[in-house]
Parts: sequence; C-alpha cells; structure tokens
Amino acid sequence: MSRTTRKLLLPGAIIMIVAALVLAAPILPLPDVREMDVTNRFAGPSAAHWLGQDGFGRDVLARLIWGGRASLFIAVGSALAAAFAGTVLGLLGGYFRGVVEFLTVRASEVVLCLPPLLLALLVVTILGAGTWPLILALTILYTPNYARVIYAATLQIRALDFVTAQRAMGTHPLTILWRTILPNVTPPLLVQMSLVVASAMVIESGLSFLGLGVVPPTPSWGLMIRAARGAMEVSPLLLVWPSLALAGTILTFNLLCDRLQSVLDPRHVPAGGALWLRRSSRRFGAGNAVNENRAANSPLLEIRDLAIAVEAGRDPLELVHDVSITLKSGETLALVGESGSGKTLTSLALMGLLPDTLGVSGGQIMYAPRQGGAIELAQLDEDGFRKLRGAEISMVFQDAAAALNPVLRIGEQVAEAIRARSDLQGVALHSRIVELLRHVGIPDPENRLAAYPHELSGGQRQRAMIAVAIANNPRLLIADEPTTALDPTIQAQILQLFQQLKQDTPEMGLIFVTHDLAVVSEIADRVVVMYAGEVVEEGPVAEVFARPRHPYTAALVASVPEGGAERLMAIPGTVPQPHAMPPGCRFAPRCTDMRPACSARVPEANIPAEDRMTRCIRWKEVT
Ligand SMILES: Nc1ncnc2c1ncn2[C@@H]1O[C@H](COP(=O)(O)OP(=O)(O)OP(=O)(O)O)[C@@H](O)[C@H]1O
Repeated sequence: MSRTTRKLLLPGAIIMIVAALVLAAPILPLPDVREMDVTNRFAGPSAAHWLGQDGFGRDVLARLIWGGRASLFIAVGSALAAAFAGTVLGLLGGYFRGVVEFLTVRASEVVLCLPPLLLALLVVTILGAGTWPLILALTILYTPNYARVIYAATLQIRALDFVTAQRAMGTHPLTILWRTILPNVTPPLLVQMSLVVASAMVIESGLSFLGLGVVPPTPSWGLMIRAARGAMEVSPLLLVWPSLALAGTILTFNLLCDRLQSVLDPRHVPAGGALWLRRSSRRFGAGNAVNENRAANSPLLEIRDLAIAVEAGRDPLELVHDVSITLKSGETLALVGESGSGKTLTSLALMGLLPDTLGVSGGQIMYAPRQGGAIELAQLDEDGFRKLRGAEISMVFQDAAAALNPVLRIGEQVAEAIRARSDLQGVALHSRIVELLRHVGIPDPENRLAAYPHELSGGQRQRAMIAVAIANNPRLLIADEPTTALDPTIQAQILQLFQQLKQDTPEMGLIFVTHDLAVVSEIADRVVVMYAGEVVEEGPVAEVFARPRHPYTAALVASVPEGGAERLMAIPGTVPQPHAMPPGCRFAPRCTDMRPACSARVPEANIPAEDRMTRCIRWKEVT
C-alpha cells in the first residue's frame, strides 16, 4: 500500500464506522428513540444509557445514532445529487460555450442571487418540512456551486493540447467530456463535495433547529442541539454529544475528500518519488531506408490560395495569406520557417482545429479521401471533420506531455483512439493496443500500457502519442514539431520511427512541421518555406537546400551550424507582426540585398524550375 493510500486509512475508517453505525441503527440493540422515561430526565451516563438521557428521559446514544442517519442521509444525498446536476451543467457549459453555457451555467447562477438559508426556507415552506423537501432544497442550493467550479475547470482543460489531440482523433464530444475532461475535473469536484457535505450538514442542522427540517420525534443532530440548548445549565453534556458528532463528521469528511483528491489524481507524485530516475529509453532499431514511394502518386492534398484570418470586426486580419501546397500520397513534405510564420495555423486548418477566434477566410483545401472523390476541407463543418479525424487525417503534437491525457493510462488512450473508429473489444482490442505500442517502439508494451504519461520518458511519451495518431491508419499524418521538445538522441530515434512508419505505410502522406533544417533534410521529400504567413519558396529538399531561390531560404540554410563553418549567419530582425506587415515583399526589411523594387510591389510566385516556386523578384541572383 502506497504512502498516499495509507493516508486514507484514518479518515476512511472513521467515516466507515459512522456509516456502519447509522446504517445498522435498526438492527443495533438500541432503546427506542421515542421511549420516554420522565423520572430520569437529564440523567447522566449509566450502564443502560452510555451517554445519558435527555429532557424526556430518552436514550442520548440511540438518538445520536438515529439522528446521524437523518443528518448524513440529507447531507450526503443532497451533495451527491447537486454534484451530478452541477457537473453535467458545468461540463456542457464549459465545453460547448455559447448558448449552451447560457442555458446551463448562467441559468443555474440565478439561484445564487438568493440568500442560501432563505432559498432553503422557501422550498421547505412550499413543500412542507421533511427529509425529501430538505434534500431537494439543498440540491437546488448547491448545484450552481458545482456548476461554476466544473465550468471553470472545463474551460481550462478544453484549451489543453490533449483535448485538441482527442478532437484530432475524431472522438465524439460527449466521449471527450466523459473520458477526457471529467477525470481531469475530479479533483476540484471532490474538494467541492467535501465543502458541500459539511455545509449541507450545517444547513440541515440549522433548519432542523428552526423546526423546518427533520420533523420531530425523528431525531437529527440539529434537533438535538436545539433541544439541548434550552437545558444547557442542567445538562451541558446534552449539547456536547451532537455538537461533537457534527463537527467530527464534518472535519473527517473534509480530510477524506482532501486525501482522496491526491490519491485519485494520478499526476500526484509522492514527495521523494524521483520519477526521472525510472525513465528508460531504448534505441529503436529501424534502418535508415529511404521511402521508395516518394512523389510517385496522385495528389492527396491540394491547398490553393489559403488565407486564415482573425475573425474580429469587419476587417479581418490575415495571419496566413495565399498559401498553396500540394502533397502527393506517400510523400513527406516539411513546413519550415521561423516562429510565427504560420506553419501551425496552416496545419491546424487541415484538421479543422483552428482556435475559435480564427477561421479560413479564403482559398480551397481539397483532400482525396480513401473511398475516392474529393472533400473541400475549407468548407467542411465540425461533423464532417469529426468523420475524417483519426481515420483519414491525424496529428502528432509537439509536446506529448501536454497532448496526452494525464489521468488516463497509455493503453486506455490508444484504446480510445481505436474505439473512436472501430468496434474492437476485449482481447482483440488489447492485442491491437499492444501491437501498436510495439510498432512505435515502446519496450515491454504489455506492461507499459498500464503506465500514466508521467511515468514514461519524453521519448516514450512521443512514441505513445504517435501510436494514438496512427491507431486508425490515417492517410495523412501531420506532425507539428514532434521532435522539438526532445533531446538530440531521442530526436534521432523519433525521426527513425517516422522513417519506419513511412516505409510501413508507403501510401501515407506526411506533413512535418519543424524549425530544424537538419531534420528536413533527413526526413522530407519536399520542403515548403514559410515566412510571415506566406509560402516564400517550395521544391524538392535536395534542390532547395543546394540552390535556394529565395534570400530567406538562403539565410535559413546559412544559419545552420556545420562542422567546418567559421561562423554562423544570423538573420537580422524578427518576423513582422500580422498587423504591421511591410509593403511589397514581407522579407524585404530583413533582406541583406533588398532593392527599392522589393518594397514597391508584392512579389508574384515565380517558377525557377519544374516543381519549384519562389516569391522573390530577384530569384535569378540568389545563391
Ligand atoms: N489564436 C490566435 N490569435 C491571434 N493570432 C494568432 C493565434 N494563433 C497564432 N496567431 C498568430 O498567427 C501567426 C502564425 O502563427 P503560427 O502559430 O502558425 O506560427 P508558427 O510558424 O507555427 O510558429 P511556431 O513555430 O512558434 O509554432 C503568428 O503571428 C501568431 O502570433
């Protein structure tokens, strides 16, 4: 038993004892809670009455146990009911936003305008005093609290990469809510639960104390406190027992929920657990074979004049402009350029995963699906994309640690991807998971599938992410800087893995987004160089690198470190911001060989050779 699990023992045992006592109340040899013995009013503890007798001579211990039954039933019942309702409202509102948010979270917040006790009084007055009206009142009262907490947590989590990665797999939104977001909002849910149980017990006691809760002669801790208050001077102990029971149970509940939170959260790392020491990696023994199939097939993807803009106001601000790219099946195309050049946005547009505030504002993206024909991705709605994601187009993200769901085991995440597209179950599903993990080079896959992402090394996480991405044999794989976050040896292994994938699935098209020209030369057939939201040069990798036809490509090539080079050439200045694009050629202000003509007009696409394109008017002079 781990140290964290041991921490659950004490509060768990106390709650179990309390629960067992109140549940077993009908079969325990307790005196009748209504049986009066007026001759022994306020009698102290005795062998027959361990905690003494109250103002009517009734047994205090029996009333305490039966009272706990009522109090706990109301508090836990209403906390659970409100947790269910509030979680559903918060998840839906936080994930879908817009009208759904208004109808769920915002609507429930109306309840918060009323003072809690007043609202409870209102419901109890309308429905009459008693256990069920009280549970209903408390459920209505606490639902918005849960809804707000879950809404805030959902908002945070839906923006994280692993949710985007799930969407990229084509997973249904309700599955994402249930399997991906809910486990991640469990910790705040538990904290809220402990607060609500405690608060519900206090309100129940208060209402019972006021005579609006549990109806006498049924005992409750609130009623016992109320009765004991009048007899405080005669028998102070009568006040002590129910108060102790109430305070003790509330504190234990808080402690239990607090500790449950850390035990149930797999990201919780016990102090001193040097996880990094357990990381292991293994050289993946793929050969250096080159894909023979390159560029031999029909176009898989044709992007024409793509523009992506911020959809704000009447004048949309273009972030990506006039991008045209063709990818044939079996081909690997590298998208390169400095940070902010539009590589990621272009890739996300292919998956329909652009951020909410951005949209495709022009151009076409024609994709040739497996069953034939062509699909215009720029016009596709979310439902259409969901059908394509995972099965046709899939994505590997840069940071696997962020893109994998931290609270789901690796095997489950791969299973999720498979289940999104097939009916595989049981042994067949398990074998497919093991096969996929083995295929991507995770050692000992039978055991590693039970690991959480944080228990894997960086390279293994990236491999697991790749397994998720290829689980349904996509025809187009987009890898957005999949090696940037890794150290050089692991980078090399992941590159080998991509090479191996290309060999194993020769018809799959691969778009590889990277800053690293060395990686491009190793993996890609063609390269597309982007600068400030535009494609400035395109062509076969070997030709473009050997003889760049755009000064930006030439500067990028010159900035790559090389053994014999005396010094590295840095490119002066930075990529211009989308709202401050220079006139004419966007690279002109940074170009060491700029001419007045460069800023005078926007350079058109020039074709220096078959299969090549450059956007420089002086391409003949560039070397
Ligand atoms: N959600 C957004 N809202 C507004 N502007 C954005 C948004 N996302 C990206 N941009 C802008 O769009 C431009 C292109 O960004 P993009 O992320 O595609 O660049 P990138 O080449 O992929 O860079 P990196 O290599 O750093 O990922 C940048 O100027 C960036 O600031």
